[in-house]
Amino acid sequence: MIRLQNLRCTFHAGTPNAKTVIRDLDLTVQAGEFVTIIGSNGAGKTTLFNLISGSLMPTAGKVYIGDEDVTAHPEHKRARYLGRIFQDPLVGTASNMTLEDNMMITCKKGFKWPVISLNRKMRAYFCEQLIHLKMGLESRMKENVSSLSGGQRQALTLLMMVLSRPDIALLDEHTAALDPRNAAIVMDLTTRFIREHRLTTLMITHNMNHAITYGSRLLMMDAGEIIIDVSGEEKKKLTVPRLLGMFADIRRQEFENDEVLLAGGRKTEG
Ligand SMILES: Nc1ncnc2c1ncn2[C@@H]1O[C@H](COP(=O)(O)OP(=O)(O)OP(=O)(O)O)[C@@H](O)[C@H]1O
Repeated sequence: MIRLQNLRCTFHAGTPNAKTVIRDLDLTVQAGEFVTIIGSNGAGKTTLFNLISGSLMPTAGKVYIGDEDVTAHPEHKRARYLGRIFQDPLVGTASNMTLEDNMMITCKKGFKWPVISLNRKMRAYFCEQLIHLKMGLESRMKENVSSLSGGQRQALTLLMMVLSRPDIALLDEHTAALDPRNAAIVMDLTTRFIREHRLTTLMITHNMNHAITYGSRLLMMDAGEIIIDVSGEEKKKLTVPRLLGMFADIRRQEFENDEVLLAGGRKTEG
């Protein structure tokens, strides 16, 4: 479970350039939930992930993982529970190392595996795991990762993430740099891994269809706030036009409320 309480992030706080990008945000994500997150550029989605992963400290508020308050925990300490995948397929793996060495390193993360060296048994296990990717990578375990395509690399990154046995997966537009065919393959793998490993998942995407199709809950962020939070039957009925309509309604209402407020002052005077 992830719980964010009154979370705020202001860059350059206390200076004339102060910019609040996360605004007193409250969010609880239950264990095993798969949440998709959409929102315009600059809405605060990646900043939210940075606050959860600990690569950024909040200006105010708390971050809980399970029942533990991890707000003050540095990123490496939270990495024990978290797996994060970025848009760039080059980020999640070490280019100049072999597939098997990359996989071995990830198994050592958090010391959750009993083995410390790459032995025959581990090679056989990695081979078996790679076969499941259905990309022929099992015959390339001694090649450097730099020889893989973007889609193959992102699939390997996903596999490595689950090998590190996280409770939580943070997926930051992890298919955005792939062509449609590879994006579909990686999304298939993603949903399979989430299901098989019961991962609590947050997935940022700019693909509205993906946000609607995948996951059990959808959040829309705007200007550092969660403005739409839909799950269950309501999410199943969502369509892109309906979602866009909801966004327009919310922002129009707020705009009208502001106008009413401002006009209200003038009216009472008049
Ligand atoms: N280190 C920083 N210093 C100052 N401003 C920052 C910093 N990091 C992010 N921002 C600003 O915070 C806002 C939110 O950025 P963020 O990357 O979280 O948005 P996003 O929703 O992920 O956008 P996108 O969809 O474009 O990736 C943006 O206006 C960005 O310029």
